[in-house]
Formats: sequence, C-alpha cells, structure tokens
Amino acid sequence: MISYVTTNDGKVREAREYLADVRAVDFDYTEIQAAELGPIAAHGAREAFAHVGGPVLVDDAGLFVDGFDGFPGPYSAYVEHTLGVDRVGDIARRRAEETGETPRAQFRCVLAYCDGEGFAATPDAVDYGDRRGHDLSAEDRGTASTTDSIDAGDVPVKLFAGVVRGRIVEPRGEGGFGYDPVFEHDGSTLAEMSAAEKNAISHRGRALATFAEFYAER
Ligand SMILES: O=P(O)(O)OP(=O)(O)OP(=O)(O)OC[C@H]1O[C@@H](n2cnc3c(O)ncnc32)[C@H](O)[C@@H]1O
Repeated sequence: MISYVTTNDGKVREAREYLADVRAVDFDYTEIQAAELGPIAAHGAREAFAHVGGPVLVDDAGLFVDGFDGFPGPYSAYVEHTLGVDRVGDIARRRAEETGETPRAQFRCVLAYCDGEGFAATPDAVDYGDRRGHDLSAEDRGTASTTDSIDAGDVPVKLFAGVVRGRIVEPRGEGGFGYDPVFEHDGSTLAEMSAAEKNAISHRGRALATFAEFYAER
C-alpha cells in the first residue's frame, strides 16, 4: 500500500487512475524553499516516510510561465492562494499582448517515492523533463516524462517527472483543479477535459505512468 501524501484531493483523484494500491494521507510535510520541484518533493518524501513508516509518494507540481522565467513554478500554490488563478492568467496574457508573444507555459510534476530501500541507479543530476518538453514546444503539444534518483541525504528517494506544454488562455471549463481552467493544451483547457483525458496528456499523468511501471516491477 502506497501513501499518497497530499492535502490536495484533485491530485489523489488523478493518482487513483494509475495506482490501485493507494491511500491518501493528509500529512503537512515541510515544503523547503527551492527553485526546482525535485528537491522540494524529495525532502517531503523523506519526512513523510519517517512519519508514515511505509512507502510514500509526495507530489510537487507547478505552473511555469515562459515569459516569467518559470514563475510561479515552485510558488504556484502560494500564488494561487494570494493572487488567484484568474489574475495569474490575466497578467500572463497581458504581458503576451504587449510583447506580441504567445503566452506559453508548462505544468511540471515531480513525484518523489521513498520506501526506505535503495535503488539500483542513483545519478546525481535530476532531470525534470523540461528539456524534452522544450523540444516539443513549437506546437504547444509536448508531453514528456523522466525518472531519476537522488541519494543525497540519508534515505534514498526516486523521482518521476512529467511535463505538459500549453498556453495561457481565458478561463474555460469546470473540471480539474487549480490552474486547469487557464491552461490550454491542444485546443482544450485541462478543465474542459475528463480526468482520463487530462491524465493522458498531463504532467501528473506522465509522471504517474512512469511511476506505475517502476512500481509494478518493484
Ligand atoms: O502540497 P500538496 O498538499 O500536495 O498540495 P498543493 O495543492 O499545495 O500542491 P503543490 O504544493 O504541489 O502546489 C501546486 C500548485 O499548482 C497547482 N496545481 C498542481 N497540479 C495542478 C494541475 O494538475 N492542474 C492545475 N493546477 C495544478 C495547485 O493547485 C497548487 O496551486
């Protein structure tokens, strides 16, 4: 049984489509300040593992707007709760109008898995999947996933990353959660998609699919 450690029900709904053997655990782990999602998720996974005492998955995600050098990125939750999704969308679109650029963005998700055991390969560098995402950016249709491991610190953690590219639009749709209404991928906002449609292309869906493969073999 894996404990999916989050306070966000939307994440758990999406995770259940990939993992039968999962329970939601509402544990508020420390979110360290970092420019990237990987270290935040890894730190959270170690803390959650110490709390739960069994296999845990911590999910750190964010919206990275191209014209803002990736902001709000790791601060997406804070910005959602302070500015709000609609205002983030307004600002991104207004800036794009001024510069004549398309308001491109990407969602990234990093899942950090920890079960107290080691992993076979543990390279130092953590790849969040954005390189591959950028390769596909021309049509705003790219999705990608990667895996990596980091063993800095006492307990090994394995990371699974996913990315989806798209553009910021006026809010549309009732589904999903968070920034989904203002993020369009291939003609639909994520909030206009069913959970299965979103999972098929989303940052979290890619990361979960890669994790599910790994877990099935473990
Ligand atoms: O930390 P936990 O408890 O898991 O829950 P959280 O909602 O605070 O999650 P994050 O720290 O990962 O913050 C991510 C922010 O990005 C948003 N977000 C994450 N995944 C998303 C998705 O698939 N679609 C839209 N918004 C998403 C989410 O609403 C938050 O504002």
